[in-house]
Amino acid sequence: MTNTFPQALTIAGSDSDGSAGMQADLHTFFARGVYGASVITACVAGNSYGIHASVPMPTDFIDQEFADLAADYHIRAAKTGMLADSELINDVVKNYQQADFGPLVVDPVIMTKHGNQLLEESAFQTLRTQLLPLATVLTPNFFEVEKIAETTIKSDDDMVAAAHRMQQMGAKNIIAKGSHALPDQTMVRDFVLLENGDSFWLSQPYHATDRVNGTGDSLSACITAELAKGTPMRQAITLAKAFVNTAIGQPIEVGHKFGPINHWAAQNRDYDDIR
Ligand SMILES: Nc1ncnc2c1ncn2[C@@H]1O[C@H](COP(=O)(O)OP(=O)(O)OP(=O)(O)O)[C@@H](O)[C@H]1O
Ligand SMILES: Cc1ncc(COP(=O)(O)O)c(N)n1
Repeated sequence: MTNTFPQALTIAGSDSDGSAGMQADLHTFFARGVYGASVITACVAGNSYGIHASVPMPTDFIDQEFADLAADYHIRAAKTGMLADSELINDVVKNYQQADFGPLVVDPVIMTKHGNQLLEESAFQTLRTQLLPLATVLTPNFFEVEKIAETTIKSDDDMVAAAHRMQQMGAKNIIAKGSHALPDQTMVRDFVLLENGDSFWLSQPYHATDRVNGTGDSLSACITAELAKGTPMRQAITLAKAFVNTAIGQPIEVGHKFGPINHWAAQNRDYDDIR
């Protein structure tokens, strides 16, 4: 009875304050009852005030991380986060294609919500042409939807059109995340387009808090964890949105400024109401 416990993989950058990146992914995997493995792509130094330094990992080291996991663990779903530059994206694409790590959730991390660039501008086309077509699920935030679909989002119809455009580029299921910086906002809404053409809007209450570091990481990690357990796609996505909302809604006092969300708040909750 080896290797039967659900195992998920995050391919991402380490964020030293633990609020985002690989650390947020691993908090989420743990909270959803899934074992978490990690391929570290870059190291970021920062705290709740911002990011202050960043170093990419050598690709031969990344190759070794993939090889060691493939030789031993049974990874049932994987996600990508920060990939820093074109060389790293190409290396991760090569390794993922050689491995058998199940569905891939791509969080196209380009810039943090506080304006720190985590992907070199020159790497954007590589992300779009090499990584995006491998995405079982693509989870762009509002800014990334506009950038990837090369459009300006001013209405729900614009968002729907952008999601279809990203599906035409090769991503199978899309969660196009709506804005949460609108005046007098009461709800947050994301548009979901599934592989079979079904689509729907996911809505949850807006929480007025600065403690939202790692929300996108945690959303994509929660989907990955659920897919690793065999949860159907629509349910995995709906549950992940509820998970993140619970974690934002009950903040913990960590750091002075833009703090982390509370992964414990949603730990192992069944969310039977949304199934
Ligand atoms: N203040 C908030 N209240 C409620 N939900 C929120 C809030 N902020 C973000 N969310 C939700 O969190 C999820 C992640 O979206 P977000 O746009 O923050 O991703 P992101 O920018 O990729 O995140 P990050 O880069 O910080 O990890 C979305 O479903 C979004 O609606
Ligand atoms: C290594 C890493 N990956 C992703 C993020 C997302 O950042 P934010 O939550 O601030 O948008 C981050 N801060 N660090």
